Amino acid sequence: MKIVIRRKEYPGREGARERCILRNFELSLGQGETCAVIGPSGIGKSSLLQIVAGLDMDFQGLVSDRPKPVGYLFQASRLLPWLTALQNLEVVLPRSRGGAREWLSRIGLDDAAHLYPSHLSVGMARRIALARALCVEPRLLLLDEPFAALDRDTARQMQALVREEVARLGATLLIATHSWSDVAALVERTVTLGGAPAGIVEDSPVRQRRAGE
Ligand SMILES: Nc1ncnc2c1ncn2[C@@H]1O[C@H](COP(=O)(O)OP(=O)(O)OP(=O)(O)O)[C@@H](O)[C@H]1O
Repeated sequence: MKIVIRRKEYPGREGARERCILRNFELSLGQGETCAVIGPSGIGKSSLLQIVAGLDMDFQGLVSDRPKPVGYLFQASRLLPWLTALQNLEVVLPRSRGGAREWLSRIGLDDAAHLYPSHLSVGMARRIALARALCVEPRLLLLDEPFAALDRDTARQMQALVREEVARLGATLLIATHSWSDVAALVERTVTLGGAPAGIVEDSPVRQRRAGE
């Protein structure tokens, strides 16, 4: 997959000039490659993932050879509030394929099957949203701050689940995070965003980065 973003702008508020968020961002990812995009809050990581997913097409540039299907864990969990935890998985996983209950088990939430999102903790909703992204058997997995709301043990379990599924599916993985330690065990490459508008200021294999820390 090739991602080229010459410019990504958002309209300014109340007639103010447009604001350019990302400029001259270029990244090629091979199938099965795992990469983290790291940068501080507000730099443009979520904007980047929305473009990569194909949800935002209002930018100058192109995304080519996007693997399909795409699994996308948004920064906000975005569960459908009128469906239970189980139904939130079934809605992307046809009943004929089964598996929604197994996915609840894998994320340790068997007992939450019939709870609505308003009765779930932030971390529980996060795990269901992660299962929703994984259960479509993605060839491209996009995760936006996936472990931010989880305690350390749960985060480790979810990291193991992501690692296992990405390896099994041969999926390309792109994770947006401000926290390197959250993703260190999952990716072989890191891209650091910097500047305003943001671009890539460092692109390094994980081994080098670890050595340099
Ligand atoms: N729909 C929008 N309209 C206008 N500005 C936006 C919109 N979405 C994001 N922005 C602005 O674009 C910039 C980048 O936002 P984005 O959410 O992509 O950053 P981020 O790196 O993911 O931040 P965080 O880690 O806090 O989520 C911010 O200044 C934000 O205010």
